Amino acid sequence: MLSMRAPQVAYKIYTKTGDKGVSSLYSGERRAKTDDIFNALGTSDELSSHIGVALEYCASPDLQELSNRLQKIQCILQEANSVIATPRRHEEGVDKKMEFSPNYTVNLENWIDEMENELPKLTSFILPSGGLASSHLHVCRTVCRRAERMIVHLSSKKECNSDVSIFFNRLSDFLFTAARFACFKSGKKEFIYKK
Ligand SMILES: Nc1ncnc2c1ncn2[C@@H]1O[C@H](COP(=O)(O)OP(=O)(O)OP(=O)(O)O)[C@@H](O)[C@H]1O
Repeated sequence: MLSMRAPQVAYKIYTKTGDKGVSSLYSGERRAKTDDIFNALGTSDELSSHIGVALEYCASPDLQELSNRLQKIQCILQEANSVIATPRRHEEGVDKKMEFSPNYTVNLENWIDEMENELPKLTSFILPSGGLASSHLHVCRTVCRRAERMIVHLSSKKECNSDVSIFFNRLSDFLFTAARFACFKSGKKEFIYKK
């Protein structure tokens, strides 16, 4: 039993129920682990894990607020996962907490604007670079975009709330800006594209 459900009682991590390549959605429905929903869930989980690594590189006092925001994003990803694991057509009978607030996206936009106010204007293409914190935030950005592609696919099949795909779209912009911010605050240099 991994991150999807908080344990209520003592439990074993290996229930063995997934050994045949099938697992449970939040709605209780069982599907093959190759299903698009598990691909999206696994990618969102991978993103949160990369954010965990990035956090280790963001330990300086100048990056404290960014760290707090990244931790909040890890919690929001848990909520997004619950929504992804509840395909829309199975929502009847599932409690209201499956809704995903568009305010999470508005918060990201405010955080992006705040960081951009402190950053030098972008005049060329930058390459993933700028120190460990920055480079790893670029890794987070690219994994986020992969998750977004999978969630957009679910939305196009009406299996996922579009507020979730919009959040992932904005999250990649946040992570791009956060990477530049971490580089700037760490006194590092971002490499720019040269022909
Ligand atoms: N390979 C996977 N990739 C993405 N999501 C998964 C994967 N396997 C399971 N999940 C999701 O994560 C939840 C928790 O994972 P868990 O490992 O407990 O599932 P399982 O493989 O079905 O069970 P067990 O490991 O006990 O046999 C599952 O209920 C399912 O929603």
